[in-house]
Amino acid sequence: MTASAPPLQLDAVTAGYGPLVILDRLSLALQPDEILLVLGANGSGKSTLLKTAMGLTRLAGGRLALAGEDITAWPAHRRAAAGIGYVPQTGNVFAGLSVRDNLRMGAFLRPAAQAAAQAAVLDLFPRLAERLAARAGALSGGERRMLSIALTMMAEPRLLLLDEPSSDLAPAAIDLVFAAIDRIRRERRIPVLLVEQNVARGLALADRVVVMVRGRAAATMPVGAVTSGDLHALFLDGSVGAGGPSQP
Ligand SMILES: Nc1ncnc2c1ncn2[C@@H]1O[C@H](COP(=O)(O)OP(=O)(O)OP(=O)(O)O)[C@@H](O)[C@H]1O
Repeated sequence: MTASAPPLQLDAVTAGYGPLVILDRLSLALQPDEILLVLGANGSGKSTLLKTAMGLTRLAGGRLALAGEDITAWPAHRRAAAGIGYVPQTGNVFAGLSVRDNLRMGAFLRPAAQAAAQAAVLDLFPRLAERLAARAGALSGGERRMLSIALTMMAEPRLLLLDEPSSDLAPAAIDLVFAAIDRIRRERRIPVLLVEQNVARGLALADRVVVMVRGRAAATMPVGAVTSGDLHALFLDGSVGAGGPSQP
C-alpha cells in the first residue's frame, strides 16, 4: 500500500457482462475523505462502475488499485476483506432476520470488532437501535435502507460504493440517510463513490462529480463547477464532455 495513493483508482478499465462491454477504458480516482458523485444518463454504466470496483463484472482490460495495491485480479470477497464496502441498489438485507442478526451478519469478516462496530453504526442510525428486535422485512423503506448501509459499515470498510441510496424513499428518510453518509465521510473519514439519480441531493452532498457518457468518464469536476447547462445536456443527450479528454 502507498500512503499517498488514492483510496481507489481505475485506469482504462473496460468491463461488462459476458460479451457485452459497458465500461469503455474508464479512468477515475477516488480521493481521501471525499464524496465523488457519479452522474450519467440511464444506461451510461453507473451501477456497472460500482459492480466493477467490487469485482462483480467481467473485466476485459485496465487496472484497479486500492490504496496503491493492484487488486485487478482479486475476486469480490477478497476486495470486501480488504475494505471495499458495497451497498447495492436493491439492498443487501436479510428480510427474515432481525435487525440485530443482520448487523451480526455484516460483521462476519471481523467478528472480534462486532461490539464496537455495532455501537458505531447505531450511533449513525439511532432509529435502528429502537428496532433491533424487529424483522428486517417489517422495516419501513427508510429503515431498511439505513440497515443496508449499516450492514456494510459493520465490516468497517475503508471506502464505500453506494448505489442510489435515495431511491424510493420519502424526503424525510432521504434526509436521515444522507446526513449519515455525510457523517461517514466527515467523522469516519471514509471516502464514498456515490451513484445517485437525485441530482440536487447528490450535488448538495458531494465534493466532486464524475460524468459518465456511454461507459466513459467524460468529465470530472468540483460540484461548484457543474452548471445547469451541463445537467441539461447530460440528461437530454448525454453530451457533457463527450469527446473531451478524460480526467481521472
Ligand atoms: N447483469 C447484466 N447483464 C447484462 N447487461 C446488463 C446487466 N446489468 C446491466 N446491464 C446493462 O448495462 C448497461 C448499463 O447499465 P447500468 O445499470 O450500469 O447503467 P446505469 O447508468 O446505472 O443506469 P440506470 O440509471 O438506468 O440504473 C445497460 O444497458 C444495462 O441494460
